[in-house]
Amino acid sequence: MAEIIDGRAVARELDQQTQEIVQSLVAEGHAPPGLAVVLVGNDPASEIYVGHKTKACERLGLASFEHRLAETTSEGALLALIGELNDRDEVDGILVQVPLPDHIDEARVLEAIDPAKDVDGFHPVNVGRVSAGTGGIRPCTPAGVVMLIKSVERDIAGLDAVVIGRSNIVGKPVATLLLAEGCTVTVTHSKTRDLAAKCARADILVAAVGKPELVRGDWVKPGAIVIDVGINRTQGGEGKGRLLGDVAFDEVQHARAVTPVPGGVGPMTIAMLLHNTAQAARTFASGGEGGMTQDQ
Ligand SMILES: Nc1nc2c(c(=O)[nH]1)N[C@@H](CN(C=O)c1ccc(C(=O)N[C@@H](CCC(=O)O)C(=O)O)cc1)CN2
Repeated sequence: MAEIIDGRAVARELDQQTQEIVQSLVAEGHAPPGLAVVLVGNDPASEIYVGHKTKACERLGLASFEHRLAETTSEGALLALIGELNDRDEVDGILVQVPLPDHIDEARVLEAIDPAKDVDGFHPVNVGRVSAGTGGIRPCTPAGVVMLIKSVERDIAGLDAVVIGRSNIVGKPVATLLLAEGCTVTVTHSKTRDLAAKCARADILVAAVGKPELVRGDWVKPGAIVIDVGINRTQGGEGKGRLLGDVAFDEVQHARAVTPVPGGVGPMTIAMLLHNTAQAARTFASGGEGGMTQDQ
């Protein structure tokens, strides 16, 4: 049987480190780290995630500033709010929940965030620094993926990693971070030929494609580490939908370790967000330009 990687437990360990940073800042006389969370519109899943982020701030002693804006909010009004948050000293981290409504240019909005407060790690400055290996704030889900892999195998240098999916939020940055760990990385996508055969060569397989149970048992090499980033909601009768990952979990029990859905990668996303915010506050407090080093 494959080891089930308990994302909630690893997230709790990271929360402890975050709490230590928060407590040391407060003991030194600084304000608690502050996270501004911006939600535009009424996407039900986004509303739930934003609520979880605010509650997690309360739990770990961070200050949170929630901004829930109407679906019809103009891009200009959103950019003006980000400008204000960039200027507020009590805000160490800014997060704009995605996806944004179609009339708003997501790239323009994310680029308006001060890179030092970009605790999502989406700003091109952070993407560039992380890619160049010169610091930068690492994006939350990809950093969580790497932490889960390393909870199973500390040194992954030299291993063959295959990433399914090339999104800016998950696939590409996961590949960047695994490359930085010394893995030999293959990024696959909708045009990839013979996907199953490529996956079957992987020591580390990360599925981030959003297709329920795409990855079957014979796509997974015995002894591989399998990380499932997919969160796919099935329609059940009487509102009884359930969550499925991108991996057919029951078929991959010959893997060394596998993440469940739910309870795998998801909890790491929020834990890493708060950690990035505490780190940004620590850097601001030390007179730096904010959150530019990561050390987990
Ligand atoms: N600005 C951002 N927007 C979005 C991000 C992000 O990192 N930054 N990621 C996702 C949504 N997301 C956080 O925002 C997120 C997704 C899933 C989970 C999670 O804990 N999932 C649970 C299942 C919960 C459920 O029932 O839906 C799990 O996998 O165990 C946390 C955060 C897109 N937008």
